[in-house]
Amino acid sequence: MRDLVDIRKDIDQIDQKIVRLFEERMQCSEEVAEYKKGTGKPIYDRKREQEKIETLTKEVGPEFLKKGTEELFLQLMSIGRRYQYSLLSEEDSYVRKKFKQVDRLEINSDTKVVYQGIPGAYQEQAMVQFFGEDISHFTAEEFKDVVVAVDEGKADYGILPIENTSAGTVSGIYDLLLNHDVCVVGEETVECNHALVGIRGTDLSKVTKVYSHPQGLMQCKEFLDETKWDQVRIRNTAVAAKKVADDNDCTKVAISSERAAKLYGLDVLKEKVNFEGNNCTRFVVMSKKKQYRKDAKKVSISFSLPHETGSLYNILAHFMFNDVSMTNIESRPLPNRQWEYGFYIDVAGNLNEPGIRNALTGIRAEVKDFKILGNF
Ligand SMILES: O=C(O)C(=O)C[C@]1(C(=O)O)C=C[C@@H](O)C=C1
Repeated sequence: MRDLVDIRKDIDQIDQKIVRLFEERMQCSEEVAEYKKGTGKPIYDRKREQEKIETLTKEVGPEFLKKGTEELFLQLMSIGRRYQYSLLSEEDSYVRKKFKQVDRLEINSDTKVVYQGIPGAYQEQAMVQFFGEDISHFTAEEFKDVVVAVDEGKADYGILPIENTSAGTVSGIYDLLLNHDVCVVGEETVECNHALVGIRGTDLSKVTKVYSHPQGLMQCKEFLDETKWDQVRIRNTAVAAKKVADDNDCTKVAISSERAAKLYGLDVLKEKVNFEGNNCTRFVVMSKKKQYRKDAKKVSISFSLPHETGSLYNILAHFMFNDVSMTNIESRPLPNRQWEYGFYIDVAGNLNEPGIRNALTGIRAEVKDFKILGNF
């Protein structure tokens, strides 16, 4: 058996050769970038990459090494691509063309904000936290109406709930952001301490129905599972409180904020019925203007990919190589597109950073339906 020291000497020599060859290969990549810049040919050439993997793996015998060769060359080509993007991206900066950097968001006495629901809704709380008590605003019936009002210029900003610490992503919101010409410019977290509320004199043993938004019902599941009440889904927690007040019926209760209870003259029958102690909802603030604050810290993007081995890995590598850290990822199957998936990703950073721009340029060139949802 050879001594480990000897074997390692061989490995070191081989590695040095690999590094020199790698440098040579990257020089070729640089030339390819020049060529592609001149001809407008896209950097990513999927067919060429597939052919290369096929040719190279054919020359290798054992299955394990075949797989290894494939992995190694996929990586090499992906590094080559990212190098090319970094050489070309500033001149072709999609971000620079699409988004404007601002010192701060324009908020003044003419500014109009829209949120879904009625006074007492958590959305209203988010609005007050972000814009202050005196902001001029109006309400909309559905989440969709909020986005449409912003898209059509009827409001300067709109507020939408996006995720909750105990119930997860609020369904449908990402799709609304994707399908309208709006951009996320801010976010606000609201602590949602749900209370069980009802009219004065409500006896819990006589209650038959509880009203709330589906998220409210979900966030209080543990408490509600102990009861036999019908759980009625309603548009908004504040709408639920108002309904119970309007019906003036002591067999009905609602899950809402204490603030809504107070507003509609209801009693708090039980405080904090949510099962997670720290129940928070994150809201996004969107505007029609494609803008980002120069101190914004989170970039949100979306795109779609086919369900193929390595397709997501390939895309996430753009973040890794540009030292961009990912903070959130959501995926869902795309309607009417079998085996294709939509992804929503948040990363830490600002659109004015070269690493972020490089990563986004590369991703944009290699996915379908790319959209920067915002930087906030
Ligand atoms: O041949 C090209 O067009 C290249 O850009 C080089 C290269 C590679 O590294 O081999 C990189 C990116 C393409 O997707 C295909 C191949």
